Amino acid sequence: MPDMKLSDLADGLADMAPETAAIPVAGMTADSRKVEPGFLFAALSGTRLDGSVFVAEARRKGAAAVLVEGDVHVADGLPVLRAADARHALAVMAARFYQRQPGTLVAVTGTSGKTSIAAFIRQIWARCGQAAASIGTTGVVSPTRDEYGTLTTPDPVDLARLLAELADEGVTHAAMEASSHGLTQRRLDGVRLAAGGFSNLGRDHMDYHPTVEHYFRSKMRLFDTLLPKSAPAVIFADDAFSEPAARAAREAGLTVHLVGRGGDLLRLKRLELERARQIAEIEGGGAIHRVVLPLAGEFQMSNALVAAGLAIATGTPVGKALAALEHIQGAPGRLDLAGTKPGGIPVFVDYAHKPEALENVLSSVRPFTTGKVIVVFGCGGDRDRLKRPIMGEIATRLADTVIVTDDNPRSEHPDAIRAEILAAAPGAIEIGDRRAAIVEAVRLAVPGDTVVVAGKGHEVGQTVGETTHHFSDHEEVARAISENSR
Ligand SMILES: CC(=O)N[C@H]1[C@@H](OP(=O)(O)OP(=O)(O)OC[C@H]2O[C@@H](n3ccc(=O)[nH]c3=O)[C@H](O)[C@@H]2O)O[C@H](CO)[C@@H](O)[C@@H]1O[C@H](C)C(=O)N[C@@H](C)C(=O)N[C@H](CCC(=O)O)C(=O)O
Ligand SMILES: Nc1ncnc2c1ncn2[C@@H]1O[C@H](COP(=O)(O)OP(=O)(O)OP(=O)(O)O)[C@@H](O)[C@H]1O
Ligand SMILES: N[C@H](CCC[C@H](N)C(=O)O)C(=O)O
Ligand SMILES: [Mg+2]
Repeated sequence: MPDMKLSDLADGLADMAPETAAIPVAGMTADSRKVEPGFLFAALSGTRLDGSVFVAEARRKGAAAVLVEGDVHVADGLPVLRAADARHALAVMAARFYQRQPGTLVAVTGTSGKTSIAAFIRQIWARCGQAAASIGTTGVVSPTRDEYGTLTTPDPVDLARLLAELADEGVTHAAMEASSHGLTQRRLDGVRLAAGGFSNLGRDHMDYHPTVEHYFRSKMRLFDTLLPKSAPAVIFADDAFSEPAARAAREAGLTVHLVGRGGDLLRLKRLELERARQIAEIEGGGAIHRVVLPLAGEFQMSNALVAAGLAIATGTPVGKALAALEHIQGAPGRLDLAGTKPGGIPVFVDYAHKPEALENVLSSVRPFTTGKVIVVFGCGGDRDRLKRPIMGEIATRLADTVIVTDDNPRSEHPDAIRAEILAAAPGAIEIGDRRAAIVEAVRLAVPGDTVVVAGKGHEVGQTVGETTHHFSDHEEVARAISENSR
């Protein structure tokens, strides 16, 4: 990467002295631990720390300049760039620095369904012959990559670098998840988006957002700030927040397309649910299409419609997009059939770690369960505490047997997390050890029953305190089934 001057990168974003403008930059980061010689260090004020205390460290490591917000004082003699919105400036500068991005980029937001929708759009494009990628909670998938990720929406510098790498690898189409953290923290501000999608809004991240309104407005940054005027916004039509989302998109001058039972671009006319697939009649492009979606759960049809809508809105013919749905694979750990106990008893692994998702997954398995629905779940530590009793109540109402266990306790005491769930889950069984809880759920299940292990989905670690040890619900389900088959 040839060095670029600060004046090229920061034009219109930050104020600086003329001698600072001429400084060449070798890279940039908001983390002093990642500074290399010639880097721009962005000293950002975060949720836990103030980045300006790391300026001295950045300087020692050879930083060429520092980016700050407003009139933040910098004592360490490094050339300074001052931006009104430093996170926005960093994201746009990173995009200018790395330059290339796949030509057709879409982002999807909403409380639930983002990972599934991004994975589905990638698969639709790929089936239509495009070199396609998806970026999100489960990582990065492209024709040449399948990399596990950590954040749903990566840090803006990592994201800009990744998009350039994908473009260099020949990826022309990419779908990414826009989390509310990502949108609030401006992680996507440098991404050149062609279209945006919205799935639904429920309760999530109430430890981060002060109100539901703040959470919703953060999501709407995708529509009112990031997408160019008249770009398509594909909105799921049947959610309580569909109308406010459509209004926000229209007010932002976007072209709104609705999908779902109340859709206009794609209208779901009829749906027949089976255990492992669903058969839909969908009106779109002036015709009725019969589509067999090879996934369980009506919510997956909702996700499939948003995905197909985004593919159509960015140029895929309606018939081809809908035909591609017949070959879709679910994202890992989303109502994922992890095993079948002898007697035909399905055991699903699902990523429901928030109220609406749990409600949704438990309702989804009920139609094909003639016996009991058995659910194993917990709640993560250091996250919204108020969702715990809400999820306890939902599990008790919608499942017949509830086993409350540990998720990722992080810095909290796991007994205390379980107690907060159990307060609203009378009759639930408490088994802290997640492995033992899964074994017990599988042991209890008899033909006609369905087991759902919720909350960790694709995750392959369990974080207790500061330590993350290997733990996979898929592996534990397989082990429990084999133990129970002996
Ligand atoms: C709460 C949150 O979102 N935090 C993210 C945020 O950190 P922050 O700005 O608040 O950081 P901070 O710890 O207060 O530190 C302030 C600044 O000092 C810098 N610093 C810190 C230490 C040091 O030694 N040197 C240094 O320079 C930090 O890099 C930061 O710029 O910005 C960082 C860089 O982008 C992220 O890594 C970090 O994600 C943390 C690890 C995290 O867990 N985030 C989760 C909650 C998250 O973002 N989740 C969403 C949604 C998930 C979903 O629903 O799917 C996601 O998109 O993944
Ligand atoms: N459209 C939907 N409506 C309601 N619940 C859904 C929907 N799609 C998925 N879910 C539930 O939410 C869980 C997570 O789905 P997915 O990973 O696709 O969403 P996400 O928005 O990326 O979530 P996260 O923010 O946790 O990464 C699923 O396992 C399922 O329980
Ligand atoms: N991106 C989400 C994932 C939560 C997954 C769940 N297993 C938990 O640990 O709470 C978060 O970090 O809040
Ligand atoms: Mg996700």
